[in-house]
Amino acid sequence: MSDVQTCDEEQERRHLAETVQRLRAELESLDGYIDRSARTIDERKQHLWDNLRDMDFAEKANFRQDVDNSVRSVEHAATRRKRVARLLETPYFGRVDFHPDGDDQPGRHYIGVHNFSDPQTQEILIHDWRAPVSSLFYDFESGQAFFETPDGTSRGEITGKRQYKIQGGQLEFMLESTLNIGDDVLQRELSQSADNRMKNIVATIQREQNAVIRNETAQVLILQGVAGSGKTSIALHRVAFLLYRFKDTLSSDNVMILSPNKVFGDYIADVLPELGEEQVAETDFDRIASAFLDKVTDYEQFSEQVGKLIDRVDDAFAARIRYKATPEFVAELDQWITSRADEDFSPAEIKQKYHRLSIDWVTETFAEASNLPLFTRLDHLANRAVHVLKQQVRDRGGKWAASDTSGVRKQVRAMFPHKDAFALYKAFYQDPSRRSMYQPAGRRKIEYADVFPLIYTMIKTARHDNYNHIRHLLVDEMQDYTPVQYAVLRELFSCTMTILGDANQSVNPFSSSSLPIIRSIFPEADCLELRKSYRSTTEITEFAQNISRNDELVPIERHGPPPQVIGCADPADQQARILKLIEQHRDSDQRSLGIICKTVAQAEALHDHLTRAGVELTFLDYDSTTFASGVIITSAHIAKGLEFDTVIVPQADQHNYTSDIDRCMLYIACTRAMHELHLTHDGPLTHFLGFAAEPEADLAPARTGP
Ligand SMILES: Nc1ncnc2c1ncn2[C@@H]1O[C@H](COP(=O)(O)OP(=O)(O)OP(=O)(O)O)[C@@H](O)[C@H]1O
Repeated sequence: MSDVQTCDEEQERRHLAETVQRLRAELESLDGYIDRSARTIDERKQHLWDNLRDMDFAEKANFRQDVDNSVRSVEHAATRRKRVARLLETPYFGRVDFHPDGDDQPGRHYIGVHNFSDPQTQEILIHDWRAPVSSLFYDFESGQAFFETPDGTSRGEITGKRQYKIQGGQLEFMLESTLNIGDDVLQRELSQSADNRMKNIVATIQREQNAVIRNETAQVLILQGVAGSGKTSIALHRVAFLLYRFKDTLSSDNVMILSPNKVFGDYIADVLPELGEEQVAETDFDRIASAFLDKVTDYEQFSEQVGKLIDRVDDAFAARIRYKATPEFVAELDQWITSRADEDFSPAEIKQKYHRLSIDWVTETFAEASNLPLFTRLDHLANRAVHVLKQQVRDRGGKWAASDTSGVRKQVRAMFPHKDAFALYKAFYQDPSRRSMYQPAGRRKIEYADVFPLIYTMIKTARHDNYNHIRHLLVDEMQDYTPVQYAVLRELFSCTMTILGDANQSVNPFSSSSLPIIRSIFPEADCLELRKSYRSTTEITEFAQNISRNDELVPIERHGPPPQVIGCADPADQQARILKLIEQHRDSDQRSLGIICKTVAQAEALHDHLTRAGVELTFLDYDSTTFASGVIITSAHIAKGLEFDTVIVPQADQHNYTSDIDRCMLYIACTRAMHELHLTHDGPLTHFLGFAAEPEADLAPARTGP
């Protein structure tokens, strides 16, 4: 190390020590304030309680207001305390020296997860990574640069840039990063073993990722990214950015994540709190379906549909799914629903208690509410009719009973042949050209492919509560949703959206949406792509590329052992090999191991066997709600979005992995591995791994590939 570097490092250590000291002082001051305020609040509450009887209304109200203000101020201090405590652990991770044009000298800007200013001087000691000036750190190397401020663009020159690894307030290392932004630190981060949950990547966000995070203008932002490109991480950082940037109008209560399942929701749950933001609400399509359909009909779950397709592809079943998975289907259904009012409504005279409302009155009243959804419109007609007739009866001294109201309602409903949205939806298939496209899944049970078309029909024909309070919606795994699901989202959420996914990772080839389809649904959207894959070693990425090639993908250069394809003599041998791999993993430095089977049933059977053999592991199925650390066994579908240090893919044989959907599952399973990948099989190896096979040795003890 040169003298200059040593001297620099000493300076940096001193700077860090000073910063830590100031943070500690602030923490103590906040602790003192919180304690004192809490005592005062208690005393005031006691005083209020003791003197309640002697106080008049205004005094009580003033007193309560005072207490409320103090409570709010303590809450504010507690939030600040949390942030300062977080900064004490790692005050900053980067520094950028920027010399604005026209200034005498450059300013040094340290960048961390939060802002921190000296309470006395108000000097900014640490800039939040989302602050405008911090974009210099992510977007530029040395030389000319600029950033946007509320007063316009600030131009100048970056004269230096550094990255730090600080843990427990101690400097572990620092790097000049003027030339190769983040490469060293990024490599170190990526080669670490996985904690049990997703972590923040704020110190190593890459330029193309930063463009996604900081896009402020898109109403809808579609992010297509290859497996492991950081889509989910970036989308969560984007939410944190938007919460910071629009803090006056957007709070965590106004943001919702639509995630593929509950385990995934739990897996990502730490990221926003780590970034100093509150957790945001989460939902998934199952919950939306349940809210609409639980009182209407039984229905298949998405997992059941995927399960059926994995077991055996029935052509008629696949044709029904395909038909309902196109934008044309949504247009056809929409058009059909819209024309029902004109084609199926037959106005008739309404009679009750010797009073009548003419056909003309009915026609006019129905027409005047043409902006309402169909069933709401019929209700409007019935309400108006009840109102007018009741008035007439009462004017003549008569009495109006509840049975009269229901009599009128019945007559109005009789003017329209479909009793509710479900009946209407089924009527859509009475057209001979569509008859074969509707098939109940059982007695009063509909197929999954009908779930969202039915919900769409319900939304289009009657008023429903929607998510008006949500101002930003994040949709993950976009490729797994059909156009009609997007149509439902459009009706329910009138807010900005970030939609992300990977067309290569669909779990259902019959109903997945390609990027052009999603783009056609959101023509106003900004579309961005992430092509660099960060998760896996180069060897694992290349192996997965051979299963399902994506020419867009650029692997990051990080090396590890080649994936291992292990041929076994029989099922017992295969189980013994898997046990051995688990043992090997236990003795290694790695933390997480995912055993990823093709189906939940296969995972369950292997789980039972491994548990009997004394292995401690967690089985995740569709009902699981929490992600666990250590060894996990699950299916490829559930493992979507998750990652593990090591992955074992059992039963990689030709019998198990044959169809297109199987290829998707195998691809998803392999791309979950960060550092090591092992595949086991007895019987002939699946042809999807043909590139890794050695011709003569199907039952050979162990092979490596590719
Ligand atoms: N800039 C970065 N710095 C450090 N790690 C990164 C960066 N970008 C991505 N990663 C890491 O790459 C891995 C994959 O990220 P993430 O799960 O967000 O990707 P994804 O595109 O959603 O993956 P998939 O679609 O395959 O589930 C994570 O371990 C993440 O921390």
